[in-house]
Amino acid sequence: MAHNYPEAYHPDVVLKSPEFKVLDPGVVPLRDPSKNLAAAYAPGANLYLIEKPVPQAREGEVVVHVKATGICGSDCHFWKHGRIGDSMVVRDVCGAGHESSGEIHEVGPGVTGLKKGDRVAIEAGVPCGQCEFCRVGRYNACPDVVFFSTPPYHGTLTRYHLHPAAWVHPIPETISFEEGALLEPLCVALAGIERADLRLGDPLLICGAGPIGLVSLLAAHAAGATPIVITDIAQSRLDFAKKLVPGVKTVLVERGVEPKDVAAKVKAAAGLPTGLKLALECTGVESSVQTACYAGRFGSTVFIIGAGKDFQTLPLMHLSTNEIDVKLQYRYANQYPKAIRLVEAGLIDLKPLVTHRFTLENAVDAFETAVDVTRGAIKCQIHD
Ligand SMILES: NC(=O)c1ccc[n+]([C@@H]2O[C@H](COP(=O)([O-])OP(=O)(O)OC[C@H]3O[C@@H](n4cnc5c(N)ncnc54)[C@H](O)[C@@H]3O)[C@@H](O)[C@H]2O)c1
Ligand SMILES: OC[C@H](O)C(O)[C@@H](O)CO
Ligand SMILES: [Zn+2]
Ligand SMILES: [Zn+2]
Repeated sequence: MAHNYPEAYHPDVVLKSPEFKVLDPGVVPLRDPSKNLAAAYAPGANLYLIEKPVPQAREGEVVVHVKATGICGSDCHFWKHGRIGDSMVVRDVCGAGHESSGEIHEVGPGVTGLKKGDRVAIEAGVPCGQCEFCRVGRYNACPDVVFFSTPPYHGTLTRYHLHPAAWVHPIPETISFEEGALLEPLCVALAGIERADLRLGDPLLICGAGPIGLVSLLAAHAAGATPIVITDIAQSRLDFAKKLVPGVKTVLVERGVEPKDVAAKVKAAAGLPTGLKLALECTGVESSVQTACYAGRFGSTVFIIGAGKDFQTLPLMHLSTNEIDVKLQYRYANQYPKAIRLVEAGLIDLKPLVTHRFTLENAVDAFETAVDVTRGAIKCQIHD
């Protein structure tokens, strides 16, 4: 591995075997809330909260006192199922969190441009910087990336987090720690909009009004997409989308309605019988991906951000006879500076997305809330 993280940050390589040791499903009781706490978890088990010593900043590193961490659907997925693709939870790991911001607690030797007390957003994916992908700037493809919270790497849901100084981004006083943590999902959306080549005035469909769909809505609205249609299976989420961007058109996806018929509703809502220019698919659900395929006009693009089943069925001949391009995304690269500029300029207001707030000491409740749709959370954040 190209990184020399101390053992506490760089545990054993994840075993690739399909079996993984089911760890003791007990919850390690909190011992000393004043110490550096980290949330660890295991497949299908409860959240573990264990103490970690406050790390020391080494050459080129900073220690961040983490002030806000958002819970992502992927964190919940690792917590409940213990794996995403080949990444598996095989041992106690302080695993959650990759949406974090905080304050510089300590600056290591050789670090310039940062000092104790500076406010920063943490870019959770730390690439090697040497491989062919890093050299061309497409570092989200780095095979050696340390993406904090993707096993085997600990997450940023902790009180003090050790990070390379090159991968924290200063945020101004005008950007709160809550917004700083939300920059991460915004980077996902910005990377999608950039690679999907969204243009001013493009008619756009967004599938799914979860946090990713909603930041995509905010970003696409700021980019001048119109009309925008957003779908979801939960009316409450569509109502939330309407509050964020009142002009958005919403389509409720009802059980048993065929993707083609949902697409017809999308086109009608947009007032565009021939279809829309772009779909940002933010659910990963097969039927929703199919809807995105049918909602586009000749020459449109389906851009899939959502993560779902490994194998899915798409209407290939429909795509073929309509020259519809399908593109997919894996994380992001080079998006944080742009995200900070957009939020600082007031072009994107992330604040309404945080609906539930917790402390590290009740991090378990945060996860329980994030996975329980009846509690109406959009983004749960854990603050310190
Ligand atoms: N590509 C990437 O790098 C990347 C990064 C972050 C998240 N993701 C993925 O993006 C997806 C969205 O993330 P999120 O945090 O918003 O998840 P989420 O689960 O909070 O939101 C998904 C939304 O889709 C809705 N939905 C479910 N089935 C639907 C259907 N058939 N039609 C319309 N809406 C439907 C749900 O009600 C929910 O509101 C997830 O799959 C996540 O893993 C991908
Ligand atoms: O926001 C980043 C995504 O949630 C992660 O890449 C996840 O999908 C795997 O760790
Ligand atoms: Zn995420
Ligand atoms: Zn690399």
